[in-house]
Amino acid sequence: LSVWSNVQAGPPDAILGITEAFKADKDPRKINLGVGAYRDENGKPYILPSVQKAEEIVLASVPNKEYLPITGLPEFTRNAALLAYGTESTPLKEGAVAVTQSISGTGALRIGGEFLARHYPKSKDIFLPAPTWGNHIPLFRDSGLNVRSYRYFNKETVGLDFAGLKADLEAAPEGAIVLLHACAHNPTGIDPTPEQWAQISDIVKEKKLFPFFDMAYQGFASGSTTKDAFAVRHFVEQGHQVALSQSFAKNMGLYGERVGAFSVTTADAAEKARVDSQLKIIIRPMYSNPPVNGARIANAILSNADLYTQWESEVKGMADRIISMREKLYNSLQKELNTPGEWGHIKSQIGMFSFTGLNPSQTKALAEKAHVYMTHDGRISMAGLNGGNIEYFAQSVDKAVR
Ligand SMILES: Cc1ncc(COP(=O)(O)O)c(CN[C@](O)(C(=O)O)[C@@H](O)C(=O)O)c1O
Repeated sequence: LSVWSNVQAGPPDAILGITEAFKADKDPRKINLGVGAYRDENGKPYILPSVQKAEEIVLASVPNKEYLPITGLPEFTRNAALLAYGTESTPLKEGAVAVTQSISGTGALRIGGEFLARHYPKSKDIFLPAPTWGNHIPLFRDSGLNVRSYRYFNKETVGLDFAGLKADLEAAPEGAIVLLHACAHNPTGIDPTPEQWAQISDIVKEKKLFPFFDMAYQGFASGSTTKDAFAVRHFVEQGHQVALSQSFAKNMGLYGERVGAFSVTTADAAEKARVDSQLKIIIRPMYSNPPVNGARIANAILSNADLYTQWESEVKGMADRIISMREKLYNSLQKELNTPGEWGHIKSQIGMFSFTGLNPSQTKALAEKAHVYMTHDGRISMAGLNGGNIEYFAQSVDKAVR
């Protein structure tokens, strides 16, 4: 009898499993709207020209292959924190932000979960928005935190359930951790307005909650890295101590290079040094030190003014293409096809995804009959749409809802 005879077959990942099903489909009309990965107007993966140039610069320097420090490439982590917190950030100026490189956003969230589970004194409860990125749930549970949720999405209005959000945060136990999507909420594409963020900040302060920001789309949501960092910077200006996970998968297209950072704001440089030492104690037995190539590429962009400017315009280009797809899809459904239902949310939502409101039986029919793949909860990656497939997609949705 094999030692593994008791191993059960687990379910495919709710998001990455969609891509597997898409790959297995041989129909030429197939469309993959599952994984949140940018595609250009021809449906192809996109290597940002600024990233290509940065990679050439890195290669030209013939860098060695030595280990990085446990917390990664120091100039990368310094520049990643600057991108997120901004040049005016007080804790940053005081050298009080502890930052470590991570295995992209997922790795940053996991380091954060482990760090909070060991060192955050007030609670083991982490409140996630309902719905949230599916991977948040097992990730924080595996970190040793108690996963709970706060209302976020209103099905009726297909909008933010702000009253429910406030009520749940006000009812949360004092000192609980609250995970906040900094911009481009996944899967709903619905973000609080600046005024709503200000109210959330007040509740977090009043209830002494601990804000943990997940910023996986900075620059990719609105096209402006400054605008997309508003919530993080507002909370820091309001005096909150925050934790932050950053991903460069989408905004630099560095998906498979796994480039990210985790940071916390501390009281001062001495406390930051103690936090750094505990981050290293978590990371060393986890993966020892991070991959070097992606961090060098990201840093080549963040540390070179011309390349940074070029990169920002390319991120805006990606954001703009997605926004134009939102307009086109809305017009096809609402005006040309007159598809039953309300579709305004496709235009008002922001970032990579649109939460269509299609139910699981409709998403199943779309996959089986129309070869259109999206997550069971009706989330579509807008980046998977382009001039060549958007009409077919709209017609397929129209059929599915009639
Ligand atoms: C809110 C959020 N946070 C963190 C991550 C982690 O990203 P990475 O580890 O690659 O930096 C994602 C990616 N989520 C997806 O875009 C998605 O929801 O399709 C996809 O990349 C994924 O891994 O699921 C995300 O949407």
